[in-house]
Amino acid sequence: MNAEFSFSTSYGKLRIPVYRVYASPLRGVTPISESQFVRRENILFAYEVDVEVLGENFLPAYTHGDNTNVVATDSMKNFVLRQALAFEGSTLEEFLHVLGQRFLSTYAQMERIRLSARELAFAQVAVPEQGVGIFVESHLLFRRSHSDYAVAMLSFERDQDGAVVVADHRCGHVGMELFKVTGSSFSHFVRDQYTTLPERIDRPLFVFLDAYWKYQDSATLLDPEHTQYVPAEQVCDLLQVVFHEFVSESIQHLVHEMGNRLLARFPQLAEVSFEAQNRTRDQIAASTNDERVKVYSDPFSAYGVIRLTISRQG
Ligand SMILES: O=c1[nH]c(=O)c2[nH]c(=O)[nH]c2[nH]1
Repeated sequence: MNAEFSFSTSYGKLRIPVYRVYASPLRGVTPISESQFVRRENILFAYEVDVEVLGENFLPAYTHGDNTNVVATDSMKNFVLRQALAFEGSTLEEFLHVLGQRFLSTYAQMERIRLSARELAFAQVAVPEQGVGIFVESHLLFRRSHSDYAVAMLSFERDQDGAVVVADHRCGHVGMELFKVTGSSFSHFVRDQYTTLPERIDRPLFVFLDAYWKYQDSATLLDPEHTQYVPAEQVCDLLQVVFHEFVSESIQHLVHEMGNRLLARFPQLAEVSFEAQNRTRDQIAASTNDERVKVYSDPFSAYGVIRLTISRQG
């Protein structure tokens, strides 16, 4: 090997689609006042999983074409799908935990592994209950939704005794697109020769929002009782309630309030973070009869981005 260079490698399989039907329902979560969510049926448990294997043991494959230690990424895909059939848990993070534990205990040459996944979101279709005239959620038919979805990442390594441990984790919900028609402002910002943006005491605030959270202890995240599990549905509902209630001075102000409310509601979380895109539309016309009635259209295609991470001290 060339002594002048150091190497860092990873390899794996991305976007392994997993459609498991009749997984265990998620029960036992603690209700919160901002959300109606209390359980997830998991009749269709659908996710797309990324496997990334890290460590030095695969270097000979790069430097000498020596594949003796290489687990084919095709085998990784099969491994994930087989584990999906055997999976007895009910959350995405539990699924990634089982996968991480099993990968590292099956393949000694894997030093570390990072597993990420995205929800393939499906909603239960509303169908009329026979003869009653009220609608209920179908337990058979699901409609694919291409809007916001849950994500998770868990990484694993071995401790001194060789036991597989969770090294890092991050949960999230991404792709929310929220439009608040009134009750947001952006004013008193720097005005100089580059400023064309008018002061807005009331603007129609349209944000694309990604939210992420970490637990103080990954054991809480993975506790099979789920009493301290933070479902992405509750996080979304809470964020929506904050957006609905809070009259913000900016997106910075809004995400700060969202972060504070999340950390207050869920003491089991250590950190929350946001990426918000400003997609506010330009006002084109306003009614002279009713001051609430206005027309907006697309703005200049560039958009502002606001990021925030809030961590508990100590
Ligand atoms: O909420 C906002 N924050 C900004 O920093 C900003 N900058 C801008 O042009 N519009 C907005 N809106």
